[in-house]
Amino acid sequence: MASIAIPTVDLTPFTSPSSASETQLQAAKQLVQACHSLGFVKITGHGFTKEEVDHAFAWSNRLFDLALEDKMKAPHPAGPVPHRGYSAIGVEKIYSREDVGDYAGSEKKGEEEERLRGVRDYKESYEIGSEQDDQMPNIWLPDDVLPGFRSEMTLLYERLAGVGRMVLGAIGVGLELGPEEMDELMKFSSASHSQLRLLHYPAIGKEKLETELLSRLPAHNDWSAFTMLIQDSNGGLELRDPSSQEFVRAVPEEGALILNIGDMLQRFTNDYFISALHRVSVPNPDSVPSSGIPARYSIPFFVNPPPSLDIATLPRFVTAEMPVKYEPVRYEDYSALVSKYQYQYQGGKE
Ligand SMILES: O=C(O)CCC(=O)C(=O)O
Ligand SMILES: [Fe+2]
Repeated sequence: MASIAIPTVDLTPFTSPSSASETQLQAAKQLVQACHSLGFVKITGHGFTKEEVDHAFAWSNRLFDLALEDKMKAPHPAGPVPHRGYSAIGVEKIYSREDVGDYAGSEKKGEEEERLRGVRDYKESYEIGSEQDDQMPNIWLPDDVLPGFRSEMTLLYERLAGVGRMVLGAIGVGLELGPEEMDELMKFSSASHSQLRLLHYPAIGKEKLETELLSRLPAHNDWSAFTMLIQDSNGGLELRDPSSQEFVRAVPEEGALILNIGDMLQRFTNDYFISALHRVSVPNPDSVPSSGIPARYSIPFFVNPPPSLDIATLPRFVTAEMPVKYEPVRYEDYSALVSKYQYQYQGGKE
């Protein structure tokens, strides 16, 4: 599989106080260009330090190292809502909207699901929202199970929400929005409705790879405004290159956060920005050394609008050549519709 040079954009002009607006504009335009051509970009100069990355992964390790019965003291409820708490291995659906989309409503849909049912989800995750989100309150472990986890995750959420606002502002600068348009754009980053996700894809031995059908994360689009991903050095994330339609590797780069555009900014910009399809795949066993594949840890932060926001396309992106493609949609309606593709439903009901 090919690797693609995902552009790296240095946002230092937005994080160091003395930067001239000229240098800000230059960096912001590079950012916008990458969101336009690929929907994926690596950002550096974001201010989230290596120490902070290591600290976040250390907490993620502590969490996933707990015994299953302890992790199950903060269970993600069956079904996609609320999107909070711990999901054990095997809980998420292994097919995505992309897999069944073409067959929705037809008999083929059943067949396709049946085929995919032989595949087993092989990851665990923990979802965290804002402590200020009354609609979707957090589900925490009892404090004695992992003392400090709640306060550390709350700090991490707030820290990444701040980075997200800075990045969104930079996108607005790069698009050269006027003040009112900038206000509209900034609504896409709600301090209390974004989401932090800790992910652990366990190591897989070669024999297991040869004998079982396992899935890490099926191809999907994020339904955020955009997502910022902290990933370890083991790799595994792939995105579909919009020009070749081939999946290509997003090779990890130390210090860089991966930013990918979600459906909300794609709609806002009338497809000027691309919500890129991405996945974490399991390699063909023949290409894997006898030691198998190592564990992967990643931490996506989904920058989301508030649930009540009507997501409408900004008029500047609608022209005679590019008529409006999307009807306005309330964010909570959209996310409810797409998130149902994510979880297995208990008791066979759907
Ligand atoms: O683990 C990764 O690298 C990707 C995570 C992701 O795409 C998601 O959680 O939406
Ligand atoms: Fe994603």
